[in-house]
Amino acid sequence: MLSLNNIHVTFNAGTPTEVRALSDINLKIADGEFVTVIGSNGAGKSTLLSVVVGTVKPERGSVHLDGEDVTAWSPHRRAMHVGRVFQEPRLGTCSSLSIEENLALAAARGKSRGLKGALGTRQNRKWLADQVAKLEIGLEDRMTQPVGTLSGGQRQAISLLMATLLPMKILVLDEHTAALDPGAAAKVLALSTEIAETRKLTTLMVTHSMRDALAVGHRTIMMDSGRIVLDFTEEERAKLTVQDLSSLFGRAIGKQLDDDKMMLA
Ligand SMILES: Nc1ncnc2c1ncn2[C@@H]1O[C@H](COP(=O)(O)OP(=O)(O)OP(=O)(O)O)[C@@H](O)[C@H]1O
Repeated sequence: MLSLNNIHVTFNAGTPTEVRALSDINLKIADGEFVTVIGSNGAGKSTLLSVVVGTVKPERGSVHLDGEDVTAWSPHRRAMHVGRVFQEPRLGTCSSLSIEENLALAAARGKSRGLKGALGTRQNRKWLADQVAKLEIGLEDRMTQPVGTLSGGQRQAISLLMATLLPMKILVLDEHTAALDPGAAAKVLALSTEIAETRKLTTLMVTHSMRDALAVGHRTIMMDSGRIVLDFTEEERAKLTVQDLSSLFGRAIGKQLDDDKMMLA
């Protein structure tokens, strides 16, 4: 169980540029549950993910993982349990390194051995190629090719594999298909749900697509101005259309949603 309790985050506190990014966030996510997160621009969605990953420390509140208080854990320590994929494929991978070198770095996470150690044996290399083969996008025969030469979708699939390569519990997807063309986005989204399901990962996925927010995973939360304003179970959201979701969101925040991208995506 991932549990966020009474989380408050303010950026630039006490300065003229102070921003309250999260206010009193309480969220419990069961093991293996896949939650989609949608909301207005600047609602605090990415900040919420950063609190889970540990790159943003809340000024108040706590984060618990399986009952253990991990609030003070560094992002490095949390990385043994939490994997994140960003919107921008370049952020998750190193362009000048090959596919297998990128994966070896992910495999070496938290261990003292370096890149050479992780790639060390033929057996290790074979294991990495086997993991790539499971993506079924034909990259297992191109393991020594620099990642910078791959398409955005291929690169994001490698980022996804890197984030989930080692045993871990929580997958955090931050609009990870937004920079891809529609075909690649659909493929990466399908891979994400498949990995989350087979590995029984607790997953948080931020999206700007209401359609994806309703169709993917098990539960949908909507955020506005640093708060969770709506939270739908699988059963509840099964009855909702994109139009319903937009109306309910408008009612909850007291104004009409003006983000056409969210409605149409
Ligand atoms: N490092 C930071 N320093 C100062 N302000 C920040 C920082 N990160 C986020 N903010 C502000 O906090 C608020 C929440 O930002 P956040 O990125 O979490 O929203 P979001 O819902 O992910 O937005 P979007 O959908 O536009 O990406 C915004 O007002 C943003 O400008």
